[in-house]
This record gives sequence, structure tokens and C-alpha cells, in this order.
Amino acid sequence: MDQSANIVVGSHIWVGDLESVWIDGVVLNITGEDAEIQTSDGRQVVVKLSNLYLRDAEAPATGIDDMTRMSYLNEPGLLHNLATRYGINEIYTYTGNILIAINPFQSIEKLYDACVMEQYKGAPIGELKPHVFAIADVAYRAMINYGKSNSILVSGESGAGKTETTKMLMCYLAFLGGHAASEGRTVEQQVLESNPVLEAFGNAKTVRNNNSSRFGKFVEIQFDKNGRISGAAIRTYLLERSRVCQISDPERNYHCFYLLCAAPPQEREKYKLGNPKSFHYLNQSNCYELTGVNDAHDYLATKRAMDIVGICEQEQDAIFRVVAAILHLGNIDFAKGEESDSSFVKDEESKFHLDMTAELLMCDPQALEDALCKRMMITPEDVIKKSLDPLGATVSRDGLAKTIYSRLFDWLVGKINVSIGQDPGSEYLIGVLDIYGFESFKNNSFEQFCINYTNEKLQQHFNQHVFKMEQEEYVREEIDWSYIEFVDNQDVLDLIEKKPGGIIALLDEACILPKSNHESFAQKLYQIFKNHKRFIKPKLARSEFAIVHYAGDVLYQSEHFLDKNKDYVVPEHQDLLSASKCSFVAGLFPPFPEDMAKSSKFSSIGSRFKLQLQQLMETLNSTEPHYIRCVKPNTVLQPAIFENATVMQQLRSGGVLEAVRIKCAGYPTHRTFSEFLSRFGVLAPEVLEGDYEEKVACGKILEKMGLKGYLIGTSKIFLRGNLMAELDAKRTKRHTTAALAILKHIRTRIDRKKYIAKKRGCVLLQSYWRGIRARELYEIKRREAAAIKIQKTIRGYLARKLHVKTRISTVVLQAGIRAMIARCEYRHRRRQVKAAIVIQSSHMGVGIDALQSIR
Ligand SMILES: Nc1ncnc2c1ncn2[C@@H]1O[C@H](COP(=O)(O)OP(=O)(O)OP(=O)(O)O)[C@@H](O)[C@H]1O
Repeated sequence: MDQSANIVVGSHIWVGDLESVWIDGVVLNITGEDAEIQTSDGRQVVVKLSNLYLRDAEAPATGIDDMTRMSYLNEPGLLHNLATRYGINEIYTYTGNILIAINPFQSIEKLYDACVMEQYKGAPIGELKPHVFAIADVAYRAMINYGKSNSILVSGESGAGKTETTKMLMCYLAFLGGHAASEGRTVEQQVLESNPVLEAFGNAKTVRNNNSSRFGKFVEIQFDKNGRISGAAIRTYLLERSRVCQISDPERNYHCFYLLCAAPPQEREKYKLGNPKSFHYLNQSNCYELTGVNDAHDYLATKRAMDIVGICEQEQDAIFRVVAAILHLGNIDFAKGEESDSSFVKDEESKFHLDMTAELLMCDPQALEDALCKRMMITPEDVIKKSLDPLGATVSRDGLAKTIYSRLFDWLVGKINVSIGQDPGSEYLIGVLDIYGFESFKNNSFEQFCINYTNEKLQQHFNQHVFKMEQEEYVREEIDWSYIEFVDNQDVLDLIEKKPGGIIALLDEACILPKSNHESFAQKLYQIFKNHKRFIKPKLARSEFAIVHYAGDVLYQSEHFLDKNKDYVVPEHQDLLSASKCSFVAGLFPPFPEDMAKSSKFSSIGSRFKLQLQQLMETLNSTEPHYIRCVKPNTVLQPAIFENATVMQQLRSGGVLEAVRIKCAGYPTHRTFSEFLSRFGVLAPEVLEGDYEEKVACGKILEKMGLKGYLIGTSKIFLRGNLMAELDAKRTKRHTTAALAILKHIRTRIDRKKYIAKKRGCVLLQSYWRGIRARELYEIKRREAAAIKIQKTIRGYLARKLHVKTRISTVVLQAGIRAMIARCEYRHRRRQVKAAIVIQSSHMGVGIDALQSIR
């Protein structure tokens, strides 16, 4: 979907990034076809507009529960949403009705507790957080309410968590439809316990998962009319046979081999087993133990689980005898015989293992050696016994090991089915499919071809379902659905399975024709499909071919296609083991029916698988499907690491993006009226102010915008292709204009505020300064006054002092002068007196003498 036309300056977008696949940014500038982007990590890049995707800047920080509700359904948006949720331990997210489960690689507290089961019981989907229990609950309720069988399809690449998810589904279904513990060995208990048994024999450590299921599985849980589990059946698909004899470092063979090597000593002695390092089928890799796994403990646990699923002690003994026999068989080596192209058991050690194999399989050692080293050739005249060279004998040995193991596995599945028991009167069932996801490696062989074929089939089923669901929503909303286009992959399926002329049919033909080999098979493909748009002949290829699958192109190497397609039990092996004295072993190799024995014993694995798939599809088509897409967040199998590229690849191949594409083909965006109004009401405020019904208001807004390509349902608006982006672009423009106006006002206000503040500052500064100056002046004046005062005082003091001094001097002077005057006067008077007296005395003689005596 090209959204570039709606990208404007200021748009929030996703831009491709080498490191993190996508990075968010904002458009700074647009020049022609190029946009200048400011990325969230601080860079500025120039990118073609067509390489940008719009981002919803208003999406909640904790992500969106259901990704179909995202405003922009594009790859980066989905990826970011999942990463955000994974970061807060929300491992489940819906994409419509599909549940995406991201492997946490750690147990999340209280995620699967009984109380959580209780919460999800009967809760409508969407009411609680997305959960695997919600899907199981919906399936169960749909089954009870509509009386229709349901199925849950769990897919994903190896290590994505399919098996764990399937176990959770089973537990929840057992919780809903189970029986009381007092009812003894219940069906659900047996179904749940069948897991460890199947895992011991069908799981192995691979580089991608320490406990990888090497087979596909469809578990049918049957229910009675009361919704109680009444029976179950397990169907398995395509066990990886080659692993029995060939493993690469650091992988392991099937767990059961290591469990048996870790069994209690008396049992190991019984089967003459020891260190796994001594067995060729185990020592091709250096990995023997798994961290956190105790094989000795698991051996006992597997036996206990076998007890529960109804495998008796003798059968258990026979099973482990066969497992031990395979290990011994792998240690038989061959040397070149005397006759040309002949071989014999190489040495004493190989002889010991041959004898042990024969003993454990309860067959004749010589017959075993012959079966390994010789072949019957039927000519028109006679039956000739032909010797095999050492390489041929080794191939024969490995072929026998693979056949025995796959028969043993099939027996186990059959036995589990018989002992759990099917309910012929069952009303309906819930099927859980745990199947390998799309695979594309450096080398892709027949296994990948079958796996990808399965995924194409499931993808078609998925597309049809998603398409149907879309249709149903349109019908519910009472709108025309003829616009929805159906994305179909029938052409790839025709290429693979068409009869005659499809790749499988041509492969079968090549397997039957005597002189055919992988090169002639490939040449035939090149010739027949040279114009097929889903088939590619790589340049210079002699035996490789590529198929354009829905999830991408896969290049297949056809080298081992013919061998791997032949499900051919060598008659010598068949005769040897059907004659075993052990009824269990003989039972694994029932004699061929008479008519088949005469005809060709070739049976095509590809065709059988195709038939199995057809049956599976028939079953699935008769059920209401639910999808769970498991996603592996990183390739290092560690918690809390979300690798964008790894997840993106899985979203593509898991069909999640296809589902999104189907959605996009019609009217991908569905919004309830109120959601639409709250987001786009800003485009027509007058409509919001008017007293309209929500539906009418939505219509008015769309009318005002003059847009085409929308439908109005009963509760939702359906928007076609880019309409959401167009509306958002208009909204962004409106927001930008509004923002500019707001900005203008804010700037004016800020500037005014600044001016006033500055002015106030100046006045303050001035008054402060004036204050300082006035204070200084005042101080000067005060000092002046003080000085004057001091001067005055001093002067006064001095004047007073002078005055006092002068006065005192004056007084002293006066006093002196007065005293002097007085004395002068006195003296004058005395002289006067004396003169008088003299006069008197002279005049009054006696009187003066008398006066003088009185004094
Ligand atoms: N929901 C979960 N919670 C905790 N750990 C999980 C969960 N799902 C998966 N795992 C972890 O991831 C590992 C791989 O999961 P699982 O075996 O289910 O993958 P798978 O998709 O079935 O792989 P394969 O196709 O190889 O069998 C598990 O062993 C477990 O450790």
C-alpha cells in the first residue's frame, strides 16, 4: 500500500535501517521524491518517499492488544508493536482472530496459573488480555454453543514455542472439559501424559531448539454432548527419519537413545549399553548432555508416562530393546569381501554388535548379516542373490535402522491412540495442530519441500478463513463485501501437487523409472515448468530448482529427493524382522498383503504425505479454525532479546503479513463511530458542535473531506486503502495550522512577557541605582552635616574653653585688679585712717591711745 502521497512535513514515519530494520523519525523536509528525515537516534537522513511508512504517533506506549486496530497496518508498525509488548512481558497479541505468541524463553510468573484459567473461563474474547487460554476458550464455547467442531492451528518455526503453546491449550481444554481426579486414569490425563512419551521418541536437540519436535502433530480431543472430554486421537506427520543415523554437531539424536544410555545399571546391562560416546549413531556429534536436563530422571519419567498412557511393562521392555538394537546396529561396520563388490562384518567388535542387535531383535544373526550384506535380484529367469559392497551394506544398515525407528514411532502413536480410546459417539471435537513452520535454509531438501508444501496448504486454508472472517464482519455491518479481493496461492499448490504433472507426481515417476536420477528429474522439472511463474530454474543449475512460495523463494537441492521419497522396505529386512521371535518386533513388520507383494513395493512418501495433508485439510475444513502463530524473538534462544529481522521474517512466513494484506485488499481500517469522531472530529468542528447522531456525524466529516472509498456500517466506518492515511494527513495539516497559530500566540506572549520583564528589570535596576546614588549623596551630606556639627561642637568647645579661660582670666584679672584696687583703697583708707588717727591722736592724744588699746 503506497502511503507516500500522504506523507507531509511533520509526518511521523518509519524508515528502513540497516541495524534495527526500521527506525522511527519525523519528516523535516520534502523535495520532489526525497524526504529529509530526523531519526529518533539523532541522525538526519534523506530517503525516497516511497520507502517510508507512516507511523501512528498516538499509539499507546504499551502497544496495542489487537494489531488490526492499529491506524497503519504496515510491517514496521506491527513489528514495533510486538517489540513494545514483548518488552513488558506481554507475549501474546492479536491480529484480528490470530493470536501471535512470542516465545519468552523464560517462565512468566502467574501466566498460566489455575486462577488465570478461571478468569478466562467464559470471558468474551478481547475482554481480557490476549492469551492462549482465550483462544482455547473461544474454541470450546463455539463448540458448545454452535455444536460445531473447532480446530486450533499452531504454527511457527522451530523453537518458536508451538509445543509449549499446544501443551497450554491441552491443559486449558482439560480444565474446561476434564473429569474429577477421583475418576481414575482420565482421557485428558492420558493425552497430557502422551506428550513426554512422544517427546522422548520424536524430539531431539537441534541448533534451533533443545527440545525440537521432529514431527508434525494433530491432536483431536473429542467431547460428549455435555462438553466433557470423551476421547482423543493423535495423528503425526513426517517424522524426520534421517536423524536416526545422521546427526551434525552440536545436535543430538532422538532423546530416547540418551535416556536409555542413562537408565539404571541393571537395565543398561540388559541391553548391553554404556556411554553414548561409544555408539556411531550418537557420536557423530559432540553433544551428549543438555543443560538442565537429567536423562536418567527423564528415563524414569518416560516410563511412568508410558504406564499412564497404557503401555505395559513387556511392551516397554520391547520398545527399549528395539531402541538399544538400533544403537548396536549402527556400530556394525563392513569390510570389503574377497569377491568383488561384496562385504562382510568388519571385525570382532562389529560382530559383537551384530550379535547384540540380533539378540535384542530376536532374530537370527546370520540372517541379519545376510539381510545387511546381500540383495535378491529378481530377473525374468531367476532370483539371484547379489552381494553389496561395504558402502552398499552401510546404506542398507542405515536404511534398516531408519525403518525400524519410524515403525516404532508409528507403533507408539497407534498404541497411545488405542489406549486413550476414541469415542465413536462423540458429538464434536477440538483439534490442535502443532506443525512445523515454513523453512528456508542454505540447503533445502525433500524435508523442506514437504514442510513448505504443508505450509502452502495451511496458508491457503488460512487465507480462505481470514477472507471469510472479513466477509462475515461486512455482512454483520450490513455492507457490500464484493470489494474484498481473495489472495490465493492455488498456483503454487498446483505446481506441487497437481495430478498428473505436479512436482510430487513427477518425483514419483522418477522414482519408478529405472534409469532416472536427480538430474534427470530436475531436467524434467525445468522442461515442464519453464513458463510457470512460481517455478525458477537458477542459471547454470543442473539439479537445483526454486519455488516462489507465499513466504518467499526457496532454492531446493534435488540430490536426495528420489531416495527420500522412496518408502521402500527392502524385502530382506522385511522378511528378517517379520520372522522375529519377538512378537513386538514382528508386529512392527507385518507381512505385505499378497497382491502388494507381487506388485512394486515402492510407496511414495510424497504422495502419502499429500494424502495425509488432504485428509487433514478435510478435517480442518469441517471445523471452525483458530490460529496461533508462534514467533521466536531471537536466534540465541535467550529471554528479553527481540531481534527485529528474525521476527519480521517469521511474520512474513507465518502469514501474519498475508492476513494483513487480505485486510488491506478490502477496507482494512475499521473504526467504531466514536473512535472515528474522537480522531477526526477536528476536521469538522462544526459537526461535533451540531447535535448529530454519531453515524451521521461520521458521514458528514467524510463528505466534507470529499473522500471516496469508505463504507458506513451499523457500528463502524470501513476505510479503504490509503483513506486512513489521507485523513491523517489532513488532520496533521489541520494540527500543523493550529499548532502554528498557537505557536504564534505563544511566541508573542513569550516575547511580550520577556519585554515586560526586561522593562521591569531596567526600572528596578535604575531605581536601585538611583537609590544607591541617593544613599551615597545622603551619606555625603550626612557626613558634611556631621563634620559641620563636629566643627561646630569643636569650635563651640574651643570658644567656650577660650571664653571660660578668658572669663577666668578676666575674673582673675578683675579679682586681682579689684583686689589691688581694694588693697589700694584699703591702704589709702588705712593711710587715711592712720592719717586721721594721727590727726586724731594728735588731736585727741589719750583717745587715740585708748582706741589703740581697744584694737
Ligand atoms: N510460553 C512459554 N513460556 C516459557 N518458555 C517457553 C514458552 N514457549 C516456549 N518456551 C521455551 O522455548 C523452548 C522451545 O519451545 P517449543 O519446544 O515449544 O518450540 P517448538 O516451536 O515446538 O519447536 P520445534 O518445532 O523445534 O519443536 C521451550 O523448550 C521453552 O524453553
